[in-house]
Amino acid sequence: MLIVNNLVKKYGKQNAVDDISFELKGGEVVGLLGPNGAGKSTTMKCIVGLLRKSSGEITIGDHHHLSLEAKKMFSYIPETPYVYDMLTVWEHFQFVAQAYHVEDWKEKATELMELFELDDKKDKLGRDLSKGMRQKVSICCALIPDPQVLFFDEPMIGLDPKAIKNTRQIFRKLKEEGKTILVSTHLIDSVESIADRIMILKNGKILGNDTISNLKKQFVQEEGSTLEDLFLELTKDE
Ligand SMILES: Nc1ncnc2c1ncn2[C@@H]1O[C@H](COP(=O)(O)OP(=O)(O)OP(=O)(O)O)[C@@H](O)[C@H]1O
Repeated sequence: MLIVNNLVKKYGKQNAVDDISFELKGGEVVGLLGPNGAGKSTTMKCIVGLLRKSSGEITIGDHHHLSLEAKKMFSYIPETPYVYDMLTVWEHFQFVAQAYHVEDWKEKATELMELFELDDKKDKLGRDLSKGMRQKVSICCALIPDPQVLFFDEPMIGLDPKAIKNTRQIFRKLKEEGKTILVSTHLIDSVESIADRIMILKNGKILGNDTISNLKKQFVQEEGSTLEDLFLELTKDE
């Protein structure tokens, strides 16, 4: 569903993403973990076309990642949620539904608003929303077109505990529906229960890419070790 081959992104002389290759099969949920500055956001932005890659090939569902066909297949939830100042919450949903030609969107938008406790914010303007509310609107907007592939960049940051729980619940539901999800996060335990596989990135390179149990077998010797132990082992400075 997603193929990334030899992706390089340079900022000046620095390789923020340094020749990485990976695949996501249809229906896979993959966690992208890494310390600050590892290159997680840059990788995602190159995939969704917000940053121009320096080299490499990316396809989404067999389409070039910048093609309209590919763009129709995915949603991207950025780390910093962007909302339109002068649109209300409801108008955001309407706008997304029109842009993606979604017909029966009102019921879905209503359900999502209830789930994220945005019902009383329906008529509030984007400019008057808090950071967490913007994040919730951004997640709802991404779900309205019912995309096959979802890219979440640090989705839990800025959310309150209830919204974190709801987002986890949404991940589980999306997984059951067979969606393909790449989620970058610092909150290691937030992906542990849902990720089929994790990729650990450091200095723009993939240090590990496997199921959590295989990676633990490979890199951590002690019984009962956690994903956090694995993360710390793989990303420790030599
Ligand atoms: N616009 C930019 N110009 C120059 N360097 C950049 C730019 N954006 C990111 N970088 C650098 O690229 C590297 C990767 O950054 P990136 O934001 O992708 O990391 P990240 O893993 O998402 O980090 P975090 O977990 O802190 O969000 C870092 O060294 C960062 O300083």
